Amino acid sequence: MPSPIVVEGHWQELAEAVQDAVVRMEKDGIVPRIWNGDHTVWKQNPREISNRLGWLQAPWTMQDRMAELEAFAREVQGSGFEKVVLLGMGGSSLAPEVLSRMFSARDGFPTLTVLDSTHPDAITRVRASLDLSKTLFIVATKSGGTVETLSLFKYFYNQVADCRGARNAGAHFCAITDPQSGLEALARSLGFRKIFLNDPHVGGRYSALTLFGLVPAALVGIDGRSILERAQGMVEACRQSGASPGDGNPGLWLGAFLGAGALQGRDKATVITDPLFANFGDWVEQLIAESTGKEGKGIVPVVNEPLGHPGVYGRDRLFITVSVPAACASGVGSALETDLSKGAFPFVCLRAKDPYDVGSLFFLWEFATVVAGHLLGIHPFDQPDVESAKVQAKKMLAAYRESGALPQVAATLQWRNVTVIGEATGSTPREILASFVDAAPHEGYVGLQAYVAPSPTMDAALRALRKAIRDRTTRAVTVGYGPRFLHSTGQLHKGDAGKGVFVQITDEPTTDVPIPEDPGRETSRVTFGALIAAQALGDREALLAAGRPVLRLHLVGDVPQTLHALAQDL
Ligand SMILES: O=P(O)(O)OC[C@H]1O[C@](O)(CO)[C@@H](O)[C@@H]1O
Repeated sequence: MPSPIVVEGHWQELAEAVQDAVVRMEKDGIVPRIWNGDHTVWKQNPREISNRLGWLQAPWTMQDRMAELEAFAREVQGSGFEKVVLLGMGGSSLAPEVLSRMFSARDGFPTLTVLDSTHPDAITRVRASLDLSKTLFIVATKSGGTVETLSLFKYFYNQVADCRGARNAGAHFCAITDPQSGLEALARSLGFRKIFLNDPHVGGRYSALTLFGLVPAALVGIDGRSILERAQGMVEACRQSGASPGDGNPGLWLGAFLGAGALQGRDKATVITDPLFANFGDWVEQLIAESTGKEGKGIVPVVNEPLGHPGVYGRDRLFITVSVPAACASGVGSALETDLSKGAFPFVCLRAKDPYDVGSLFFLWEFATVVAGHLLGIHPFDQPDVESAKVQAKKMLAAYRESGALPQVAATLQWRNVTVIGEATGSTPREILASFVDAAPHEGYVGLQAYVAPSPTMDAALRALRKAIRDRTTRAVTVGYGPRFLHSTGQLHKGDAGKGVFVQITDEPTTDVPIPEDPGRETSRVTFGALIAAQALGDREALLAAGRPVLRLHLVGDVPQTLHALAQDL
């Protein structure tokens, strides 16, 4: 059976290892065992495995829910909502973001904004853009307890209650969560317009093709049925045991490529996407990083990276391009594509037909990730190291509640508008940054963790700094906005082999926003500014405790300008 997505492999020197991995997995019956829900594919203990395999059936089971989703979308349209704002983190927000960016806004349907930042400037910007009387909020959290999501909910609930009256506020909210979560109870008590209860046997990062992806998609008029149909084609392809290049089980191939590559030291899986799939990389990043980055192992996803000439890439890279047909040869092209095909790097090209193939791609990557997880011998469904940062952030907040201030960390250098914190060599921020990233281990990586408000200007500045560091060091450089990355690459940063070094970028929000203690109550003991600062401090503690080097650059004033200046000087 030909794959619904063309998977072209140029394995180069990995060819034998990939082939061996496929043959070994065939012999061990890995594919049928995955489909039979056999937890021993990964671990002897079924904990968080046997009850995390619902995504394998989702493309079929979700079909039965589509009529309900479409009816809800009509109801929302009919009620005059012009905007939908999704509040959620990680697996609860990344797939809706991919879908809403891929498909252009449909006439007569609301538009979607995803808010997964707790930076006060990001919140006030979104708030200022809304006519609350015409806005519906989706509160999306599997666990029902994620602090960022619940804090955003409490803030916007009070905003709506102020504008529409407490009795009408609930009608502006719907929830997507697991049955019996804290959010379900809260949503019932506040009279939410709708509560969608997802299959609890699906983990957050595997939930794109469940209610978490499909409800927001339906609300903005995306044809979820077509997306599911494409995914079903991939489900069938991933049931096959046989695999030969360009044919057979594409999930097995891609997983073998990622897993065998990592075992051979090519653990920087660089994903290059066509503009059509612009945000797909962010979704893949969470899937790979949170699934594989643990137990001292891991695959480092490198996404949204500016292309460079082959000399800037280390021997630890492999590449995967995701594109529509014409682009595979040219669109993501440039010198890199030519050099990849000349044999410099192992690479796989995934060719989709059109945007609806995103359904196939979601499933393909999910399957490939658990196959790679099997090869690495890790548990692809848990995230044990996310907790350490949460515990530290809670400690910081407890201190804040008690004393009204967060614990201070001593500055190493104060230089114009930059405060440097951390062990440092050099007398300017530029020198310190340069020596810090130069000291990244051979075939290690640099993680830029930006606790600032996302914007296109900030994206461009971070991109410039990222490129400058990569070109200087030939190390892979990843970028994530905080606290969003804590729910994506945060697990890998603390759980992998420890070859990452981390640069925290923090700033001073222009305003601060209080987080209500409870929805409907004005009292507040913590602000969003304190929360994001506590999370940065907490993750710093967790990284240091795990033996990871951390440098903090605290910037005052024009952050993008300072980042550009640092990049230029590097
Ligand atoms: O959907 P929830 O429970 O709010 O979780 C959001 C994200 O946080 C994590 O649980 C931990 O980072 C992710 O796995 C998940 O996608």
